[in-house]
Amino acid sequence: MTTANQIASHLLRSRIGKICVAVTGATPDELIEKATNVLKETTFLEFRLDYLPKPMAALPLLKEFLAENGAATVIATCRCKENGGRFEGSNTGALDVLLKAAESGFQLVDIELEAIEKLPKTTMDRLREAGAAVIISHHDFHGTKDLDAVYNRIEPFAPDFIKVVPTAKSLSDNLTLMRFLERMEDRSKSSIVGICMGEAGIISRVLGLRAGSAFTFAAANAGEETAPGQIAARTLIEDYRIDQVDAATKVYGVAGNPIRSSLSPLMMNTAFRRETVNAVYLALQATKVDDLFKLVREIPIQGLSVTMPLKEAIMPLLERTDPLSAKIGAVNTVLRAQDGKFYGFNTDVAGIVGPLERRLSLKGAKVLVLGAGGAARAAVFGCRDKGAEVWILNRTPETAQKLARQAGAKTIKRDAVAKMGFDVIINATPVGMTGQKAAPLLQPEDLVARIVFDLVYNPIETPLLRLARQKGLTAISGVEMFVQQGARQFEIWTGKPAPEEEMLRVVLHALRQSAEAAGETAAPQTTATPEPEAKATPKAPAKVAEAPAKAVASTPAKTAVKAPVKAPAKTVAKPAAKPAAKTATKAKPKGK
Ligand SMILES: O=C1C[C@@](O)(C(=O)O)C[C@@H](O)[C@@H]1O
Repeated sequence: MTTANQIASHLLRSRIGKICVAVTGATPDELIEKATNVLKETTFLEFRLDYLPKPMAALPLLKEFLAENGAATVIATCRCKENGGRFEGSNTGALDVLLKAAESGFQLVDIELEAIEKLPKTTMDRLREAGAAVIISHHDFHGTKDLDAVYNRIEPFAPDFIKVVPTAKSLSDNLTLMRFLERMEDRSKSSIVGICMGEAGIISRVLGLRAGSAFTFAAANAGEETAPGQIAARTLIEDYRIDQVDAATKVYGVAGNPIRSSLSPLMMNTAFRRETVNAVYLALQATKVDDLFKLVREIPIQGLSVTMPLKEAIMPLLERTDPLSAKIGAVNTVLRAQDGKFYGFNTDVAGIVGPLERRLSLKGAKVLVLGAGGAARAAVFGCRDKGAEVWILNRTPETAQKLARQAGAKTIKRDAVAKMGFDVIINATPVGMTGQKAAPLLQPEDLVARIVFDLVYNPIETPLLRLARQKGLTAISGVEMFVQQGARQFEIWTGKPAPEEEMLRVVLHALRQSAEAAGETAAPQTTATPEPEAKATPKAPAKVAEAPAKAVASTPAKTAVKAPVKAPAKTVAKPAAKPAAKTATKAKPKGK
């Protein structure tokens, strides 16, 4: 590299940000329009020229755009089909586009290793002479293999940036990538960029920077991803607070499969931000607990929300669990205590029992639980634990009978429901969930109860809740359970009261937005789900479903719940109370 090149490269490195937003368009105008929007928030972009049908023809227009937007730093990428891109032409054709792009003012060009290996030896010099810094990339769409071998193939070209992008098939693949980044950070003359594609690779998109990646990639908007697992720029910045993730940042996550659509990262990152806890919460796509625990031990991860299909399978890996979780046979919360041991809790129970106890005393109450799966188990054991009489109605009676025996509950047939009458009916089946076609277990005339609690939270107002409201019953949305179980997790991990109002607000907003995007009508504001009132005191329990006036009036206003899960005598009492308080991080996010 010449001295002039070195200076240029140095200047460039000081110009680029931590997040490069990949922008696509089916026409040059669309590309420019999207880029103009992105530029309002960040100045480092990648133009995926290979998404344009005629990239060469678009360059005069893009040159004008670059001249008009001097603050922008833009990578030109024109990846051939054979290398995972969309450019229909040859490697030579793609190179011609990149050369022209460099002459048109793009500060960086991205060329695939497979392409440059096939092109003439003069290619690097030609690109540099055209005025651009060079990124040599390697993408593996199938897995994470020998990254050092990839590095060794790229290094002799001495590019400005070496970019290694494998696919995470497991969570452990992220470790392979991050260890590689850490090793190379000091050793390499080129700057290194590393990301794992795929749903399981999300963690690398946030923690890769901390491991030494020069920057990371993000999508301009949700739905405009240029690679599997890519996260929208705004989400990376606002929810994950990627600019503030440093060595002291504690890592938490939600583990399970599927995990992409979980609202937990949004809700929990919001809580961490609100309470200025230096922590980040990630989606961990995992189907095997061994894979999950390898990551948890090595990152290390301080706490987990556990979801399907891992709630039961995770139990043998935990040092201790509280007795209720043990009875239920499932945990949804893991705390890594200061001694490095893992403790399990089930805050699903608190998420069900808490909202109910705000509206009635469960002692002696008659509760009907629909379903006999994981959520039903939490409902049945939770209500029994509070002294309720519980009946179970399930499509498969055998499962209901088994659960009834274990929990000291009874089973009931559909035709006996209306005659019996209940204080509470809890739906713990997926019926009513967006995309679910199964028929309801109860008919409208069976809804003889004071309170109906639907554990389904998407949509916010399920057909069951609508019916309950029409009948003048108190309706509780699953959103309340979702927020409450998360709030209790937050408290277990940090020892601080959870910002429930804020958590509820972002979850409702996200649900309404996705309902709108799907073209559904959002839940009616007046009767169903008022925004949590801004005037409500922060300590008041967060309300989702407005109960009829009478019921609300008789609801005792409680302050934020302090003791999230009942501490079992000899087991969790110590670790839960102590580490939870101790793990409350004092570190403030950078820049505050
Ligand atoms: O190489 C990369 C990284 C990427 O594949 C990603 O995984 O975000 C997205 C591509 O647009 C970019 O060229």
